[in-house]
Amino acid sequence: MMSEQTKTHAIDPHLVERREALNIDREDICLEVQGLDLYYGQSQALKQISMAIPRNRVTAYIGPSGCGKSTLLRCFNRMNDLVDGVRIEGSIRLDGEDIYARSTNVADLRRRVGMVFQKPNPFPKSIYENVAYGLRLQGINSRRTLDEVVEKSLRGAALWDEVKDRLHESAMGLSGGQQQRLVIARAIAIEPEVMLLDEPASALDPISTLKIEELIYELKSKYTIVIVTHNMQQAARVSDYTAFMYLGELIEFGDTNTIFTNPTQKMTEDYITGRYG
Ligand SMILES: Nc1ncnc2c1ncn2[C@@H]1O[C@H](COP(=O)(O)OP(=O)(O)OP(=O)(O)O)[C@@H](O)[C@H]1O
Repeated sequence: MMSEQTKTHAIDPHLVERREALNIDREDICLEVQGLDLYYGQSQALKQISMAIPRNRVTAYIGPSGCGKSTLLRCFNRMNDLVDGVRIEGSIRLDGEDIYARSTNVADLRRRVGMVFQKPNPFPKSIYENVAYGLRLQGINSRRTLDEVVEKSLRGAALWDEVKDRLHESAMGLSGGQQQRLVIARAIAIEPEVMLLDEPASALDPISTLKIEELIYELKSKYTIVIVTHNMQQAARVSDYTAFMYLGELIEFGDTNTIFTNPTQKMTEDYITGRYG
């Protein structure tokens, strides 16, 4: 996987450029990607990605289908480790620590970096047990602790008022939008630092989508949020920073306003003005 050479190489000048372009201090960087290449077998899906993701902000990835957005997102909690034939070179640091180092405990990493997928995936259990799940896995079974965390997490996911009287009913009876907020509550319950959202609203109706977008806005005070979206208006509405990818490369990264109103790359401009994609 990660060679000794890539672990120790000097800071990529592009990374410095990009970090400076964002005008953020080192301590405000949550995730730092450096010279990242990813191959599925012979096919290269990510090419020399370098960028710094700011803490407690929303960073969105946009770009045409197949450009590598989800692949990159899955690198942040090493979900790609589960795919056969994947090879990754380069580095990703979370709070300065290389997440691909041999010493990294992947279960711990996934507790620190939670993930929500496109399709809501509640467990076939009660609403309460869905939220309590991660804590029970950690051996926490105190009713009082669980009650507190379940309520706090459901409030944090803006779902409490809708479900407080049916906590012990099946989560499968919730609407799609409620299920997605439940999945977010399940992620919040284990207090991650980072939340990865892979097209979290694309399977939802407009009202549920709006609720998820409002929620993302509130969550960023506590978490670093990285979102993949096909929906450019959504990226413009919810994110502070936007990264545009094309054919496995990071074409442009900057504050969302600049990317959408005054991009430096013609490809970015063509994409956001709907000329391709
Ligand atoms: N498990 C896999 N095995 C082999 N190739 C894959 C795998 N997952 C993705 N790819 C390939 O990697 C490339 C990037 O795919 P990825 O899903 O990351 O793109 P994306 O930008 O998220 O696309 P979309 O917007 O359609 O979800 C594509 O060419 C895709 O076919």
